[in-house]
Amino acid sequence: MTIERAGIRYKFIFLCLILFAFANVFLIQVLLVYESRENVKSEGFQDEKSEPTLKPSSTTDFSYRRIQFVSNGVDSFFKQSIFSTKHEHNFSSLLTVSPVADEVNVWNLASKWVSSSQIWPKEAPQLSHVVAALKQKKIVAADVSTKGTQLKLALVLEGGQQVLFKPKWYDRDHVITGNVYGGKDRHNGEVAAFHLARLLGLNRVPIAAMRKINLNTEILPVASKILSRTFYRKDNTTCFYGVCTYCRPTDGVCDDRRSLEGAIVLWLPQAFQLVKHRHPWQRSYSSAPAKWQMHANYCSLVKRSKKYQDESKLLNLIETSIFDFLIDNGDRHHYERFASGGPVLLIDNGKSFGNPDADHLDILAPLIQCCRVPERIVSVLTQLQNGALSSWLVKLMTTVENDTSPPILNLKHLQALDRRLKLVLSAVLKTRL
Ligand SMILES: Nc1ncnc2c1ncn2[C@@H]1O[C@H](COP(=O)(O)OP(=O)(O)OP(=O)(O)O)[C@@H](O)[C@H]1O
Ligand SMILES: [Mn+2]
Repeated sequence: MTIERAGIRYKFIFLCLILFAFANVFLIQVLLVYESRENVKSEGFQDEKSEPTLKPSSTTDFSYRRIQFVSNGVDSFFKQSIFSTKHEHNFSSLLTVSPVADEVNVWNLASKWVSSSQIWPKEAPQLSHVVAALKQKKIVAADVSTKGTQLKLALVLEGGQQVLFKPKWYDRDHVITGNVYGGKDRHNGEVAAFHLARLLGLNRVPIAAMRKINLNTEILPVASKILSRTFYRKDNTTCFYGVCTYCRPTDGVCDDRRSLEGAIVLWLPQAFQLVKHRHPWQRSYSSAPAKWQMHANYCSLVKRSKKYQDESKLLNLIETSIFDFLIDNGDRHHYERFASGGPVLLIDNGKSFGNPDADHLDILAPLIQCCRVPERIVSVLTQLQNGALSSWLVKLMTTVENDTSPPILNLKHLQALDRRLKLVLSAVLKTRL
């Protein structure tokens, strides 16, 4: 009797355990489905129309095989008429430097360049004067920056110009492994991205320059209380950790006992208010895949939303994905446009040039999944093949950044740019077959 009762009890416990396990699996499934639905909902681009059926297929495969990259084949194909360019791009005109009269205020000059469709004009022979001012003008005020999550300073330069200072975290040869959005900002990436944008005619990147700042003589005397409170000394160096989401007393940036290098980014005129939009190809920032990583016809879902009915907006994101793939920026979770309208602005290129050995092909997802590409960028890229991209970029950078040592990008990153250009053209080719 006792043995029989004990048997029943064990059976009951066993049954309960099985039921409990099933309930858990069910609950996890429900949560996963709910989470993936929430991811899409919160992207803020879907409207009332019912979702098309989403089928997984090869356009969620972002491997080299998917791109079908055949280096020699691509070279010859792009010489054929299908890609012959109607316009010859005159990159050497970007090297022209014309003088600025003494009475001209460079800050006013740069501010007048801004319109709802651009941050600077494609031909800007006076650009190097603005860059020089960013590099040299006296710092008259320094504060923490309340924008974004990464450590940066809000500075005011002589003449009342507001700028951001994104400090150096890594030496040039440091390689960021792991997640494409991992690590801290790469200040040199911010500046290199600006010059790459000049080369590609994407005049929607804030003007950025490299600058070495003496924290003790240039920042502390003009620093706000809230900023100076975050300064400390470590091994005879001066450090600070600022105020921001990821700013911690245990995690600051330090000078090299003389100065701290960083990127100075020119602030856009107050009259041009920014509107932030969630990027439809935003990463999930968790182990769960984002919807665009799971569904082949994700692009059709985006196209059906009111926001992207105007195809130029989608083409803008596709062009942005090419730019981001070249610089290895997998962190464009949001994008901004001027409230007055205009194209996608390429603000925040700090998470770039992290790993020269990696090609994160999924950054090209908008191009691969939508199979569309603006002709202008293809014609520019076609003319920058066979090493021309990196050599023009170096010329552009050194014309205005002649005193930057070490160079803004090391050889491996320059080679990565040329390699990734071929991959972009291969992906473009794929959209035309
Ligand atoms: N040059 C600029 N002119 C005007 N506003 C700017 C400029 N640079 C950045 N901003 C504003 O500040 C915000 C934060 O800047 P940024 O994205 O560079 O910082 P972040 O800390 O890297 O942000 P996140 O953590 O979101 O990636 C931008 O979204 C934009 O609204
Ligand atoms: Mn950022």
